[in-house]
Amino acid sequence: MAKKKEVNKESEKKEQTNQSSKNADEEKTVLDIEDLPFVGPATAEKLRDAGYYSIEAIAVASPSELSAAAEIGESTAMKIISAARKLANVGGFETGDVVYERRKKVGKITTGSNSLNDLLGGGVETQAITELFGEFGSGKTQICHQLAVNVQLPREQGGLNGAVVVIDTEGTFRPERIIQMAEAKGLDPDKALKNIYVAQAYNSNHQMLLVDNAKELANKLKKDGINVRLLIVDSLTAHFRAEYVGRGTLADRQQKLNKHLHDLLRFGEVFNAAIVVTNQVMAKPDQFFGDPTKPVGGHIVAHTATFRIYLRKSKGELRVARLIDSPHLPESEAIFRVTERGIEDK
Ligand SMILES: Nc1ncnc2c1ncn2[C@@H]1O[C@H](COP(=O)(O)OP(=O)(O)OP(=O)(O)O)[C@@H](O)[C@H]1O
Repeated sequence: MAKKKEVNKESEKKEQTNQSSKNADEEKTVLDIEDLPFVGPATAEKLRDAGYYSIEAIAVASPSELSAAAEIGESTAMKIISAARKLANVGGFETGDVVYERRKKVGKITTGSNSLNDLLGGGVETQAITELFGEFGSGKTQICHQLAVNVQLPREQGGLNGAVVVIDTEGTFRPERIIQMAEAKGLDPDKALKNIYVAQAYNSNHQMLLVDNAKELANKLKKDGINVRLLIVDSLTAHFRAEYVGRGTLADRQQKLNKHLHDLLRFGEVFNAAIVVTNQVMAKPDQFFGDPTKPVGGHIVAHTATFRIYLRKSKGELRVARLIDSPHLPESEAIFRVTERGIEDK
């Protein structure tokens, strides 16, 4: 009798283990690069070292790039890439109606300033990258904080009822500032802080990895009915700029930055989230005409970002935002204020 009980217990335990591994499988909506054929732990490590953190990143790589990064033959690299393409469903075509359906879902987050919203065609868009670039103190981080609060507002107040992921590379995230801004908007500051998921990126590779982690987090939150509708990277370029010094490393830096931006854009499309990145300007002493400042990352960031806002300081609290090379909005300027309450109209 006692033995029978034991057997029953044993089979119960087995059942439980089966159940939990089943649950784990069900929960695994984000695949690791190890899930690809020919990618064992050693190859996976080399790929990650080279910045290939996700199946999507491998899917868009060229065989020669991947073969050099993982020290494998080009034919193996090709097999890995084609498996990644199947899993990631990239490189495939979508019919116009599918694109149209996705475009119809584009949401807009208010910046807090009507004139800045108008400049952006109504607010910061989801499924797009908005780049804020400008000099020190021009208001980039302040706008990021304000958007992290505003995205939580109901739609009728210019929000998307959403949660936020912040990738903070320079330790500039200030919960105290969120509290101030949330109170000014009539939000419960505790709840507002609980809706913001912040991670510090210690270097550029870690920063890239955090986009994958953000995907996992967003998938988990989605199951609890919480939608991440904004992802902030403040600053997009600081680590890349510090780590890749000198002309010889420029191509490598641009390649990684390109991959990073595409991962971000993909996040925006998958979760219908707005992507907001900041970029510091770099003085170019050899330039005598025009604006003597240029955003780091050059044309790579310029071509991937959908909206580029150049910010500059004006008198006191006033800031000027200029929309640069937008495909469908006129290049114009907006004036706003940074006050204790946050971003406001002049
Ligand atoms: N609590 C506050 N009340 C009023 N104004 C504030 C407050 N906090 C910050 N500011 C304004 O915002 C400015 C800082 O802007 P911000 O941190 O966004 O700069 P940034 O463009 O991100 O610069 P950096 O490149 O150094 O990160 C301050 O100089 C101040 O004018």
